[in-house]
Amino acid sequence: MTATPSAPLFDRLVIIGPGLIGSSILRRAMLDRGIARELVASDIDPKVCERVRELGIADRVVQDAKEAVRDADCVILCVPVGVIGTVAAQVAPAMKPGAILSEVGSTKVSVINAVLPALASRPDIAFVPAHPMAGTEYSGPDAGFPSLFENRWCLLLPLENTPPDAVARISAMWEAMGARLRTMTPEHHDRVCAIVSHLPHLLAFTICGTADDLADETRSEVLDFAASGFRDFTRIAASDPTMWRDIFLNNREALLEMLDRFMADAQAMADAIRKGDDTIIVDRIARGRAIRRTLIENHQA
Ligand SMILES: NC(=O)c1ccc[n+]([C@@H]2O[C@H](COP(=O)([O-])OP(=O)(O)OC[C@H]3O[C@@H](n4cnc5c(N)ncnc54)[C@H](O)[C@@H]3O)[C@@H](O)[C@H]2O)c1
Ligand SMILES: O=C(O)C(=O)C[C@]1(C(=O)O)C=C[C@@H](O)C=C1
Repeated sequence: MTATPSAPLFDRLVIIGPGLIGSSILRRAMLDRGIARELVASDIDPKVCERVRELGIADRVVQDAKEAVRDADCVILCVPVGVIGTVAAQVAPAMKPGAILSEVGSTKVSVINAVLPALASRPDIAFVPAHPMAGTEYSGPDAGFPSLFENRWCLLLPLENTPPDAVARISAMWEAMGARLRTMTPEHHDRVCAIVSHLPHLLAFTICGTADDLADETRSEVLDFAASGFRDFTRIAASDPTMWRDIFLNNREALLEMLDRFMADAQAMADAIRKGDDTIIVDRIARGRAIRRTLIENHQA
């Protein structure tokens, strides 16, 4: 007797914005048909729609978002943080009763505040904000890959009125893609991401700019001699300007708080160097090394 395969989690799953994150979801779901019976992709950019068709990573590509979400039981917005509210307002009226709306934005308080008005007249839509803590410095549909979320955290931020069944289905989808789950409040999320993701990117963009200015001023070839330390910064500094502008402006408070703390700590390091206080200097370096070693031991680096 052959086992009957269990029904897919979703009958029709729609990805709006099949860039790095959206196309990684599609690629994984194409390989694991237990996630969705039908995969639909939609993007404001016709070139992206065309490329998704060429790549064959969706069953259907429908450029018009309102048309794309028709009869879907789950819609995931994978667009830049600054337009998630606008796209939610566009698609919510066209979604079927009882459908799930999710998004993968890198900031949460302002994104949730931007989406809620779009759902005010659609209390029958279950909103499940999520954030996979996985990515690369590349963007667009060619950048995605099916294993992107394996062994990576996916943070879930259900609202008080989010139906538990919708949270369970979104959780099952991320688990099927190999992610580990953690639930937290949007405020906590934004502070955590400010320190572990947004500030490091801000520092990387800034240090590359400073080095480049110095090369211009001195007409020297400082960047030619950049060895692996500087190159590690350039990897994340290569990230998409639109995405990171939106993240910085949408997580302004938490990011500025972490930047203030960082500048105070950098000032303390500067003072220690000025005074030749080797205890402080060595302590800071040792803490950095211990953090890296812990990540390596936990297979996170
Ligand atoms: N890149 C990462 O490392 C990463 C990780 C986790 C979460 N995120 C979040 O995921 C989201 C997508 O990031 P990405 O790196 O996949 O971006 P991306 O640039 O690779 O893809 C975004 C896609 O959204 C499309 N788009 C933009 N505006 C649109 C609109 N109004 N309607 C329809 N489509 C629109 C773009 O054309 C593009 O194809 C962002 O909110 C980002 O903050 C990114
Ligand atoms: O690995 C990278 O290049 C990333 O930028 C991924 C990264 C991060 O900072 O860790 C970037 C933004 C996200 O919202 C989540 C993950």
